[in-house]
Order: sequence, then C-alpha cells, then structure tokens
Amino acid sequence: MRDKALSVQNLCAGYHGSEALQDVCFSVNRGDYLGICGPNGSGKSTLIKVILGLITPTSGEVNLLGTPKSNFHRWDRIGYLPQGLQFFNPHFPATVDEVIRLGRLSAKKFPRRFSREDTVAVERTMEWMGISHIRGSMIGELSGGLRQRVLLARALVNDPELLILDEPTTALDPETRESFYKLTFEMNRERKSTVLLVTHDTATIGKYASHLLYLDKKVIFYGDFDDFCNSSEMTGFFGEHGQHLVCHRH
Ligand SMILES: Nc1ncnc2c1ncn2[C@@H]1O[C@H](COP(=O)(O)OP(=O)(O)OP(=O)(O)O)[C@@H](O)[C@H]1O
Repeated sequence: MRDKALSVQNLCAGYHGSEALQDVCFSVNRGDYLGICGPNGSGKSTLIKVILGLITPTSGEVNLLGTPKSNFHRWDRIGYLPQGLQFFNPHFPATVDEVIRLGRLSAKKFPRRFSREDTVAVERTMEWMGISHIRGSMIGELSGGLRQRVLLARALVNDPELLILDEPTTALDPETRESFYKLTFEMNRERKSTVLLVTHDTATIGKYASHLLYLDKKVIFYGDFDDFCNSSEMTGFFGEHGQHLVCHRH
C-alpha cells in the first residue's frame, strides 16, 4: 500500500437516491499520470470529490498516500485544481501573489501566519511557472491561460505528492492547452508528483498520461495506455475510430 498514491475500493456514491458511481475499484501507483475520461455525467467529478472528502460515499473505501481517508489529515500533500475555478469575477480583489500564497494555508495550524519559508515557496513556484512578472496583477484581469497557470501554481506551491486536476483546460485555446499539459507532464516527470487529470480531451491525453481510467458510472477501462490501445474489448466498446482517436499519438 505504501507505493500507492491512491486506492479506491468498491466505491458507490450518488445524489438524492440516484447512483453516480457504482462499485468503482482502481489503484494508482506513485509517479503515475492518470487521465480520467468519460461522457458528461459519468461521475468523474463525483469521484474526485469523494477522493477529497467533499462528498461522503454510500459505501466503499479510499486510501490516500497509504492512509485510509478517515485518518488522512495531510491535505498539504495534495494539490487540487477544481473544475470551473478559472471563471473569476474581473473585480475579484486578490493579486497573483496572494492567490498562490493561499495555497500555503492548508499546511498551517491556527494561528495561520505566513512565514519567510512561505514567501520562498511562493517565489520559487512563480519562477518555475514563468509568472513572476505578473505577481502584482489582479487575478480577475488576466487572460484565461495565465489565470489557469496561477491556479495551477496555487495547487503546486506545497510541492504536492498527488496533484488532482478537474477539467483544467476547458477554457483554454489549443496552444495554451498544450503548454498547460506540458507543465503537468513536467510536474509528473521532474518533480515525481502523481497526477490525476479529468478531461474530455481524449485526443490529447494519450500523449501525456501513463494510465487511463474510463468511467461511465462504472469502470469501463482502467490500465496503462498500451493495454487500452491493444485491447480488442475496447475496440468493441469504442469502435476502431474511437480507440484510434485516444491512441494515435501514444
Ligand atoms: N450536486 C449535485 N446534485 C445532484 N446531482 C448531481 C450533483 N452533482 C452531480 N450530479 C449528478 O451526478 C451525475 C454525475 O455527475 P458528475 O458531475 O460527477 O459527472 P462528470 O462526469 O464530472 O460530468 P461532466 O463531464 O459533465 O463534468 C450526473 O448525473 C449529475 O447530474
């Protein structure tokens, strides 16, 4: 279990009596990059929210970084970029520096005061993400691509062991999307973070992810990309064209 970043066992969850996840089981090794795909309403965001403890499952277990979720308190070891966070009010009263600094709060006990170490971590992350020059800009006034980079920086500022991104590229143009994917790939390869990325971008994810989880309330496929691409069962499920679309750059 120690080498697992995440383990999900027999997970069921839903809303007002209707099931969004049915008996979901999979586990992710440390250092993997997992793409999570599936049609609209297939339970991807619900899965992420259960993993993070934002929704209580009806049954099943989640282990995070080798610890049962009920005993897991080190949220600073996990970076999370929620879906839709990029849509800021242009008048949102916070600078880039302040938004990234907020990411340091999860590691603090009360009274929560920022230290010299926090400033160093924020500076280092801004430099790495190439956004030091906009540290004083208001977050709501940035372009979509820069804003998403700042929010990724906030998720990364504690050097997380597990990075969870829920549809982070939805509002980005193709070029900005590609550079965003490259940053997550660097994070995975160079900083050895395990990455979980929810996306509808099946044509691109195969270029970066090592593993694929395809959900439709249940697990339709879980495994590494080569297995997905060589699976005749998946050809039967997606059709040759659908499978090729996911696999063509892999
Ligand atoms: N807060 C909620 N209250 C009631 N039902 C919900 C709620 N959130 C999600 N659902 C329902 O649960 C199911 C799974 O939704 P979920 O958002 O997890 O899917 P998803 O795969 O992330 O979808 P998308 O790709 O559209 O973002 C859907 O039928 C959705 O309508």
